Amino acid sequence: MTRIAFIGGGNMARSLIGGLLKTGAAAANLRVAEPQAQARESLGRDFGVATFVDNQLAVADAEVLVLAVKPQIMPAIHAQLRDTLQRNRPLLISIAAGVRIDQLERWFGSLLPIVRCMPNTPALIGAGATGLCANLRVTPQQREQAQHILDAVGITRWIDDEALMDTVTALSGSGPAYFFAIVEALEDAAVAQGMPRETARILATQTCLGAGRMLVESNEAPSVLRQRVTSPNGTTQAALESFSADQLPRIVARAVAAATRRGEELAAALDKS
Ligand SMILES: NC(=O)C1=CN([C@@H]2O[C@H](COP(=O)(O)OP(=O)(O)OC[C@H]3O[C@@H](n4cnc5c(N)ncnc54)[C@H](O)[C@@H]3O)[C@@H](O)[C@H]2O)C=CC1
Ligand SMILES: O=C(O)[C@@H]1CCC=N1
Repeated sequence: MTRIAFIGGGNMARSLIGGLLKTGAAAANLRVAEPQAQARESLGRDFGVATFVDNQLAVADAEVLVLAVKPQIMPAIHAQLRDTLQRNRPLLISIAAGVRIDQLERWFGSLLPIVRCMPNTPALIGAGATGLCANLRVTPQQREQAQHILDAVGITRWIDDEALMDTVTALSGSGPAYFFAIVEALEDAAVAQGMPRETARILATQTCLGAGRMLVESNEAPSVLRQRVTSPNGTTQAALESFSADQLPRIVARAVAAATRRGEELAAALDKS
């Protein structure tokens, strides 16, 4: 059984730990370093994993190290961990948005096998989507280890060109928030027409679930599913023409470009720090 240490025990680490335990990992093989006492207590209580204040203690004998802290925290932790990692050379998995493999190599050691990945919050319910990208030091067995960890919380796809990892972040990493924003907007639109909020929310939410399940389960293209809802001259056509007049694809493309740029900016800011 692989010994895995997490640096940072927040939302994403909790999702990954929950998924790993559900798919058969032993709690005894998982360690978490987390500075907040309340978060440590709930990790111990909910998952039975060992928790640490000291990052170095948590990683001491880890075969895999998952960096699950905010990008801005990276410079603070590499000084603490560099020596241990240079000595033990575990597989380093980073889920931090924007942070590039060359930065991780510079901070933690150029000889380390590193996988940069980008999961998303539906990982919490086993419905995550993760893109992964490896450096050349990652062995086939380590690739499998990384994929196994992320497969525990949803689907995975390897990304060969690291430049596309910021696109992954802008698409599926941030993506759940886009769908939540659309459900909020649908709910508000129905409320504006006089519908009680609770009814509007449940109808919008179930519609999101139904559409999502059809996308996943029908194996049909989104355009085909869309056309099937759209009766000629019917209500859907009226709404879609309104979307089109407001240039929905352009609005979405601009939002995805903004998220991609922010990923690049997060990394560039770390180059300066
Ligand atoms: N929230 C999301 O939807 C996604 C987040 N990510 C990435 O995952 C990473 C973590 O994000 P979240 O889990 O959402 O954040 P979070 O804030 O819930 O968790 C980060 C944890 O790191 C801990 N921490 C702070 N300083 C530390 C230190 N010096 N050593 C060890 N732990 C420390 C914090 O106390 C906190 O519990 C980020 O880099 C983010 O870009 C990736 C995919 C999706
Ligand atoms: O908003 C963020 O920066 C993180 C990365 C992807 C989702 N949440």
